[in-house]
Amino acid sequence: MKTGHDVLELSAVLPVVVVDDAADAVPLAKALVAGGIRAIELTLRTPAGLAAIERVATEVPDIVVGAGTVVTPEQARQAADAGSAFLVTPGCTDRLLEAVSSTGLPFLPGVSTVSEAMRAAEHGITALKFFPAEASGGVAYLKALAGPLPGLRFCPTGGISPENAPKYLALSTVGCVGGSWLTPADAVTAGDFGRIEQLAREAAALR
Ligand SMILES: O=C(O)C(=O)C[C@H](O)[C@H](O)COP(=O)(O)O
Repeated sequence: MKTGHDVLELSAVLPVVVVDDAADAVPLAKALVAGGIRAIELTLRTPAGLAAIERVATEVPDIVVGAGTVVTPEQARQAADAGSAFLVTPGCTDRLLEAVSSTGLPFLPGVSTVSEAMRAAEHGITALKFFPAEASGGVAYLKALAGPLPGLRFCPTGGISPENAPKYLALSTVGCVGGSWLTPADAVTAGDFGRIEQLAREAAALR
């Protein structure tokens, strides 16, 4: 993988995952693989995030692991050192863009406005996360963006569900969608990886 466009092609659905215990990440990633999902975005929302990335990167070779919720330059460097194959940020500042770029990893910076998308494009970044997708205008907003900015492609995330995902995936400007619905917190806490495998199987069949 070289650029964010390669990240968009990994999987129709990119699971956005929060773990409180890094040990849960390995069986969780294996359940996703068993359900047909080959990419995972492990967020840095919890202190377990970095260790979870490290463990999945070494113990689950069948899945491509990236870091999500990268909001500081230091996190970008730590996520790269932990073995992330890509980085995802909820928004982008100049400092953060510079830090994620300097890791050499492919990345998807988050945008939610026309000007943010144009600013990213000025930096040559044309694969973006659209966040928070539903709250920012959803499918209609993305369709409207494609008029003036036809060269951009997106991973809409935030409020995506099995019900609305097909509408996003039908857009030519959408490479994949992101969402947390495949790995519900109660299933992770209960160690119900069978349920996660089933949710992954249904998500993998969405496109
Ligand atoms: O943590 C980040 O970096 C984010 O940008 C937020 C997540 O992508 C969304 O919270 C996922 O959205 P849901 O699928 O609606 O739960």
